[in-house]
Amino acid sequence: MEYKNPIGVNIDLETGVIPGAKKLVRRLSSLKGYFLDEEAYNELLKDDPVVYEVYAVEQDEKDGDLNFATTVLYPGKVGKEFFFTKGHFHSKADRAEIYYGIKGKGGMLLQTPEGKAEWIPMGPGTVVYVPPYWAHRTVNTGDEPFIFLAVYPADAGHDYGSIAEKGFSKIVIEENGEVKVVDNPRWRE
Ligand SMILES: O=P(O)(O)OC[C@H]1O[C@H](O)[C@H](O)[C@@H](O)[C@@H]1O
Ligand SMILES: [Fe+2]
Repeated sequence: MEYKNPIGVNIDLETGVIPGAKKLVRRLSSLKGYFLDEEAYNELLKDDPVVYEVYAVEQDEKDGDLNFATTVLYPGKVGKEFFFTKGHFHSKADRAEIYYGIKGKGGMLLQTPEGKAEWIPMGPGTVVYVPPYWAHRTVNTGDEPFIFLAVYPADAGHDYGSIAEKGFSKIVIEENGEVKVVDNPRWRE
């Protein structure tokens, strides 16, 4: 039997960086079609800001193993809609996930394959259990980076397809200075 070596790393709680992790950068241009307000999207695209960064420590896609990753989701809006991560189902749809809030303010949109959505507010110390079969997207509703850790089965995979096409049935917007979770006018099943 060959054993893997254990890993111990310190997350920088101010920046979200995991030393030695694989870094992924998602700019606004990689989120084409995701936001409702196309005019606001195209205007902001001139600067193509970084919307989020992911620092991932991933294993081979084996049953029973675990990955972990931090996400640094920057503050910002496209029109009224707060910056968010793409959001995904797991390719192995029955794989669950745990999120842990580190810094900043935001929340998670979750959704069943039938389109039933839930919103869970998140801040430092919040644990969110993402049950099997639920799609999940995080949203930054604050004015500083929203940083969190996620732990997920190594064989879960990312299925972006249906969210990229249809989005979530709810959107998270700012209206009269308040955070509101409202029906997505473009949602259709
Ligand atoms: O993959 P996205 O929906 O864009 O979300 C960004 C990332 O958020 C978390 O870090 C998850 O653990 C990652 O699996 C995911 O890739
Ligand atoms: Fe996930």
